[in-house]
Amino acid sequence: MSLFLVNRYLGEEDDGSASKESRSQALLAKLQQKAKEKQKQSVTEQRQHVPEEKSEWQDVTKKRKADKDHSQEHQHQKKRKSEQDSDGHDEAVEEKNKKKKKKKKDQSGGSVKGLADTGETGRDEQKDAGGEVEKAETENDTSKQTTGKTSAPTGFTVLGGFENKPIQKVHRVLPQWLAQPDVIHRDIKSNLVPVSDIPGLSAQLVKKIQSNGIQHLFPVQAEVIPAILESAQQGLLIGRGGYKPRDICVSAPTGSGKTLAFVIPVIQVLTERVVCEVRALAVLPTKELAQQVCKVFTSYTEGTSLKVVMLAGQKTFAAEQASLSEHRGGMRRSLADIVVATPGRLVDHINKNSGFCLEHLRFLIIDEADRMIDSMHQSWLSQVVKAVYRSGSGPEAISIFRRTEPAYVTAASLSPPQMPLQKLLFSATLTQNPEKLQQLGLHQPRLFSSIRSQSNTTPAAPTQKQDRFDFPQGLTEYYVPCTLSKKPLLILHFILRLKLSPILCFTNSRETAHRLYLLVQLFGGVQAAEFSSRLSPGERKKTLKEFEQGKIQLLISTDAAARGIDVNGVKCVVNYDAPQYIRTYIHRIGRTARAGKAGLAFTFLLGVQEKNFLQMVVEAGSPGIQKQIVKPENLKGMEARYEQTLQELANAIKDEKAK
Ligand SMILES: Nc1ncnc2c1ncn2[C@@H]1O[C@H](COP(=O)(O)OP(=O)(O)OP(=O)(O)O)[C@@H](O)[C@H]1O
Repeated sequence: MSLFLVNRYLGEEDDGSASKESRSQALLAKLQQKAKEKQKQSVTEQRQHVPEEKSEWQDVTKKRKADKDHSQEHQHQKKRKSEQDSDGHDEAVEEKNKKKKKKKKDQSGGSVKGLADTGETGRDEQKDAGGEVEKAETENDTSKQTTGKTSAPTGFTVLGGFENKPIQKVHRVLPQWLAQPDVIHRDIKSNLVPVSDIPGLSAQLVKKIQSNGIQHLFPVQAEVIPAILESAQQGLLIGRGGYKPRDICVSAPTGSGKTLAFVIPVIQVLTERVVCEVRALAVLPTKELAQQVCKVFTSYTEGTSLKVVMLAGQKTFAAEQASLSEHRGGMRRSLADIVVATPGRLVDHINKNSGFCLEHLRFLIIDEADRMIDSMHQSWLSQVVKAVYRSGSGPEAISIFRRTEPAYVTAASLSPPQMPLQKLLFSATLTQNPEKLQQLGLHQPRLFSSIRSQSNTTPAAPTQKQDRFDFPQGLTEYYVPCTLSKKPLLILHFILRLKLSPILCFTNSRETAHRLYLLVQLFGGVQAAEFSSRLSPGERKKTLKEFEQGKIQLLISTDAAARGIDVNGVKCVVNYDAPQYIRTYIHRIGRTARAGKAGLAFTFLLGVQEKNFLQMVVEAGSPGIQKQIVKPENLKGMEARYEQTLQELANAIKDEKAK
């Protein structure tokens, strides 16, 4: 029953269902409207063409229908009344109903009589004269029944009518910080900023950056580095003006240099520390990414006293424990300033390693933030926050190091000031869904984004069903229409004929990746490797290194390598299987065209996939995906060998299974 209808924005994932509901409502209304129109039309036609006798019958039938409606309503009222009686409802309403009932009774009395007079003959006549009318009536009745079902009273007094209004689409109204971000230039090449021009950057770090071969910073770095440095202007212990600094969210395309945007300022702030404690924690979704970020931190802390430790299960738990802290003379001593971790291993250390202390944490970096929000069910964030504010509960918590979980700001809560914990979020596909972002408990967040959102008062475009993202400038997207059986031939054609290697090729499952790998191996002439959870972490690391060194022409991977992996020199990405989600697509194709370079992305599409996939890509804000047709005659030369290879593949798979 729709006594109270609260239209609520359900986020992009739920959007579909909400619009589905309103669509079906709209469809129903449309059908009813159509039926009414048909009814009217045929009545008019009958008036014009049917002899007077028939017209009379029509009138009688119309009357009969009206009478039927009245008597239905009458029964309905009666039922409602008895329900009200038993429920002991408001007397005033009851009185009103009685009056209504009386009035209707008067009307229906006459009608019932009229109905009895019409007889069967009339009904037959009506059928002949206006089949259309009957049909329209039936449609109308059916829809009425359906409506009745959804809004049938269940013992409540229904105020107001039953008009079947379509549910209004609820437009997204973003909070100010999401709607009006600090804009980052999209074009990397024409917006480079000399390293020495970055405000607040120490001379020592400028030198370090330059010695690492970087003379200019990318737009995201030029915007975000000064912002983070500014928030720590007063040192580690308090924010600007004694207040907690604002959390920072960054949404910038793949390969735009987000890693250095947090590595550089965090290192600069931490170099001021006196005692070694864990003050920065970077959390990443996979081992490979943790390894990659750890490598960047290590290279920029070289020559300083800062220590970086990785907790990603690469080493044994005991080895990781030993690298985090040591006990001397009954005192715990931290051996890490910066920890780079995956959520699972991090939680293990919080719970099982008494030497792992997060009470001095100043920066919590959440890279691939949208993915990390999705893994929030692991409750890693709440465990980190609990570990950070652990010291605030003890009686000794009276110094500036005192930390209590942020709550209402009162004079008492601000005195003495406490060391802030600042969250730094990074992603190429950061969600704009405030409900999702809320899970992170952000403090007065500030967003840096290369996407200019619509104003917070203007509703999103009616066609916008999902978040829009920014695509790398140097990227050219293609889709290749194909059939399932031609896909392996196409990939061989890309390498052997079009010489597009090195190619990073994505499949939707590790089984497909393995089969394709075996097939390419059996076909011969291509240096191929696979990258999936079939391989051990050590093997995966080795494979990536060889791919980067150019020893592998075709790397066939699952989505294990889709996010964040930075492999230099990938010219071309091929979606052997079309990705199901736009975020997956953006991260996959973002393995090429990095750091302002050019790159190609091809997606093999089956006929049935084309429409939906192209719509998804266009709605996400793609600058344009072009059709690339590979003519069958171009594949002809390879077909015989391919057929033979397929047979060999069947045997190879049998052998594998037997083993
Ligand atoms: N200022 C710079 N000058 C030259 N190269 C840079 C600069 N900043 C970053 N790079 C290089 O650009 C590449 C991409 O950087 P990075 O991995 O940080 O991108 P990202 O934005 O994190 O991408 P993703 O969203 O895919 O994780 C890296 O190889 C990095 O070394």
